[in-house]
Amino acid sequence: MPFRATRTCLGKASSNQWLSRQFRDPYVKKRLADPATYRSRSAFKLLEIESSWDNFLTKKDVRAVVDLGAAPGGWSQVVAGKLGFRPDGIIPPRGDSKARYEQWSTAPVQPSGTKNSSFDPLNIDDVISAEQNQRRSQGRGTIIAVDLLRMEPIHGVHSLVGNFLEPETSVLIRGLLEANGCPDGKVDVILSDMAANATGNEDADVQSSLRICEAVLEFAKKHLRSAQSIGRTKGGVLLMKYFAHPELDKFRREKLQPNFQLVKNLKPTSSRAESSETYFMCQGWKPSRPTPSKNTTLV
Ligand SMILES: C[S@@+](CC[C@H](N)C(=O)[O-])C[C@H]1O[C@@H](n2cnc3c(N)ncnc32)[C@H](O)[C@@H]1O
Repeated sequence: MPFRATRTCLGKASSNQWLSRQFRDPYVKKRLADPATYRSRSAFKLLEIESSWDNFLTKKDVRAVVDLGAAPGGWSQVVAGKLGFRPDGIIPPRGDSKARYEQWSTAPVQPSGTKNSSFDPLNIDDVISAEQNQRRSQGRGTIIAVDLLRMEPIHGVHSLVGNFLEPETSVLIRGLLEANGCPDGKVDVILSDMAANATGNEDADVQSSLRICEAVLEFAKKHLRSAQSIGRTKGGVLLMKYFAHPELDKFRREKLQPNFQLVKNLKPTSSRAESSETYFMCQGWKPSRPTPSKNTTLV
């Protein structure tokens, strides 16, 4: 549903300032002009980055994408569109309050006991098989969206509610990949727009950003398809948000650069100038080998 400011949610000077900034913002205007298109202003950042960086989502060989920190879903909508899923055909999630794992598609809900997916970790009965999903969808490939917050469904996107920093979430993502056409658990693109809530304490905020970036890189080590296996030097893409700080520059030099053909720091024009958010654009995954320790005997 499009956002509409009402008198009841306004009133304070700070709200007025926020609203005035919102209404001057060309990307907010763009989104409100066609609210059915994108759920968030962030969608324009991904569109801008994608078109400037080799159209990395549009390549024919892109078969699997993971979107971390996906809610409310603007980036996932962009990815679904690039992979050819139509924006229609959404069915609402079923009202099971215990569910942390949800998967939606245009398929009708299966009656209990007739499901044929092998992956149903929380025993929810609206899971459909990858084969059914593939047959009914208009798009190609597998898209997994992960967030602490529940997201309204998006056609073609499998949505997982969980804290990415908890190891069990990576296990659930792997299970979803395996059950949905990626038996090797590998993906072509990893997106991370995750950010912890700013505390105002720079040290704490930098440490949170670093922790997220390190966790995403660990995930990439296990799940990102290499440029060599894809057969393109720019294949195997990681796009990840971070908060500008020398600690994060060090992370880029020591952890990202050895593992990718190309690593750039990006500040899309659609990202607010006053925000310190920046993105690492990393292309061409070439996992570095760990350097042998002095005690290791080479044979
Ligand atoms: C800027 S928003 C993402 C906007 C999204 N890209 C879009 O286009 O709609 C950042 C998201 O990261 C999520 N997030 C932050 N830390 C997380 C974590 N540890 N695990 C999962 N999601 C997280 C937040 O809940 C929030 O929804």
